[in-house]
Amino acid sequence: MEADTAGAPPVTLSWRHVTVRVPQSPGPGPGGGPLPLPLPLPMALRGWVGCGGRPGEKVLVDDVSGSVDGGSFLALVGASGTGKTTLLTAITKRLRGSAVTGDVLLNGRAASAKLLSRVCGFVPQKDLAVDSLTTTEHLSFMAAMRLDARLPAAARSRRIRVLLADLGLSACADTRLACLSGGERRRVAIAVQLMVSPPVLALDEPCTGLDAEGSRVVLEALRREAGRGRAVLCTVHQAAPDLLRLFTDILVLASGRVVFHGPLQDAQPYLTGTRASGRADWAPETPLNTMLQHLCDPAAAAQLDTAKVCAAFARTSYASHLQEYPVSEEVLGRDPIRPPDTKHASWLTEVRWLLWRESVDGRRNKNRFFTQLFMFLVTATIMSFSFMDVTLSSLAGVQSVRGLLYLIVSEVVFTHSYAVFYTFPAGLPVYLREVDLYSSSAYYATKVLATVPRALVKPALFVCVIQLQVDLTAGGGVVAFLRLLAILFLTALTASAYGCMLSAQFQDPELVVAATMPIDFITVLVAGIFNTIRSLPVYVSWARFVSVFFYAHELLSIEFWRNVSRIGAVADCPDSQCLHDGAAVLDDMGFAEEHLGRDLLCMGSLFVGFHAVGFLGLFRRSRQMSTY
Ligand SMILES: Nc1ncnc2c1ncn2[C@@H]1O[C@H](COP(=O)(O)OP(=O)(O)OP(=O)(O)O)[C@@H](O)[C@H]1O
Repeated sequence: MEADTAGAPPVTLSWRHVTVRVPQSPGPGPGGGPLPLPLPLPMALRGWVGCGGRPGEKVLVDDVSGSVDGGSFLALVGASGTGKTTLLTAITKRLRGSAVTGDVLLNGRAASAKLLSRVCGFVPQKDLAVDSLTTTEHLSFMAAMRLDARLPAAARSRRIRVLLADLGLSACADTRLACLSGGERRRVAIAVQLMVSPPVLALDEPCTGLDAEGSRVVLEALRREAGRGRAVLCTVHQAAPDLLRLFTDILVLASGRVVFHGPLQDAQPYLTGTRASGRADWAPETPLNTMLQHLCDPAAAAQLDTAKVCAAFARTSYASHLQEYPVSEEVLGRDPIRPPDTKHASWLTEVRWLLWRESVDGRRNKNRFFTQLFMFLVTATIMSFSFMDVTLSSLAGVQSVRGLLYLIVSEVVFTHSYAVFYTFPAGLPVYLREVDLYSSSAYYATKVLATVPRALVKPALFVCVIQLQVDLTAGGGVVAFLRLLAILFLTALTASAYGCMLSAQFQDPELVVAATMPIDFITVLVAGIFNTIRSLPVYVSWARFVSVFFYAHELLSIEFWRNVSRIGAVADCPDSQCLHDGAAVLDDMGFAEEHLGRDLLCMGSLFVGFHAVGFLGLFRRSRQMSTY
């Protein structure tokens, strides 16, 4: 790939006095442990009801300053849990939900989170993507979202091919992400970031889970990127000596503080000379790698007198340089770093690409859909056989048809609402990772549009199977059947909207199910099957106005019973209790034919209202949660 930072102003990313604090719950035990709960509440609910203990404060990164220039390759090294990831996400302004203080500067000027998101590529430790896509499909999606919308499709494809070749991924261009090796996946994630030629590239543990060869390929690729003028920085847990040599600079952290930050070749003499490693017995020629291994060992790191060692570093010329250099004339004299002048894809293009990805994923996982459909049709078959001998010549027959109509409604509502309960919790990690790539509304709209084919196909097949045994139109013919289908289509869409609304509020699908139980209970209760609507007490009956079950049940009942002009001779009932026609049945249930328009309007309003609340839930989440 050509040196694509050529011509761009030289870049220096610096951070000064960065401190990260998080609220902390004291552990269990005397003096502040969580309240013992009598009930086994899920963890997320414990947090909600405030049973997690009183919050204190924990300092994860403590007054850290540093910098990395274009052309440099900086390693952030330290024991596990020492704050490397926290520091990396804080200085790239991707950390949310924590109190971060201190400055982040680009060429000596304060850098906003928005600017950093445009000019600093970030590769998180955990790869998250739609795994059923191939490497090329994934990169094509990313190119459509990240590259200038004015770039012709051919130029986009060329850019993808160059990236694949440059990162040694050409051989797996058509391999699904799920089948790639760990190293290949890391390189795909790097390719996504390099696509827009960011002047700064930050990576969290790019070698995690890779063998020595895999790590070498990844780190060599990153070193090449630094050679092209980018400022590259990455956290490294442990690197073999030959890999460590690929870095130009190093920042050693212990307990969230700086043990050393400077050129790689100065690290060995500094650490042995000042005994900053905490070991007095090391000879001057002790290899850097041995010392780093010691410092990265959690047990040894715990023994380190961090306060002393870090205070000693703060007095060095390295530390003074880190304070002065970012605001020196040399750095301030450079041109400011500006976001690239790219035209973002339009909202419709975002939706089109998101739908494309959704459909590719759907096609590759079609077994899931067909299994669900098969189960649904089995239910329809059992239902149709159970009601096949029903005739409207007795009270029992009337009761059976009422039961059948209600069962159809509940099956459609439950199936379509439960089908999307996992939609948002399952998609949330990828969505949060991509939150800057497309708008929340485009993402939400895609998820809604994806429910449409299911809402059309499933109820249609369902009632077709039942219709083979029981006439659901009461002799109304084709038109009545199409009206019935339309009602069920609207019901399925509104039930999906209800499911989306709940699904978008919670991160944990268990909580979605827990929340739906009381809501389903009350909305089923007021649907007019267990009680006549008129007999419901006022403090419960209001719930029917937000009940999909109620509207769908009334609509379906109206459609069926209004075609019944006469119910067969009823010898077994006193005249006052007889139901002579469909209108009498509707009246008996508390339904009325003139409610048809109102019910359709209310169901449409519920569809809109549920989705509005669902979208707000998703939007809130995208603003509150860290996106790395
Ligand atoms: N939101 C949080 N609340 C409380 N503690 C946190 C939070 N985030 C991180 N920590 C703690 O802060 C410390 C630093 O975490 P961090 O992920 O930065 O470490 P790390 O050096 O990157 O570790 P590793 O090498 O294992 O990835 C850890 O002890 C972690 O448990």
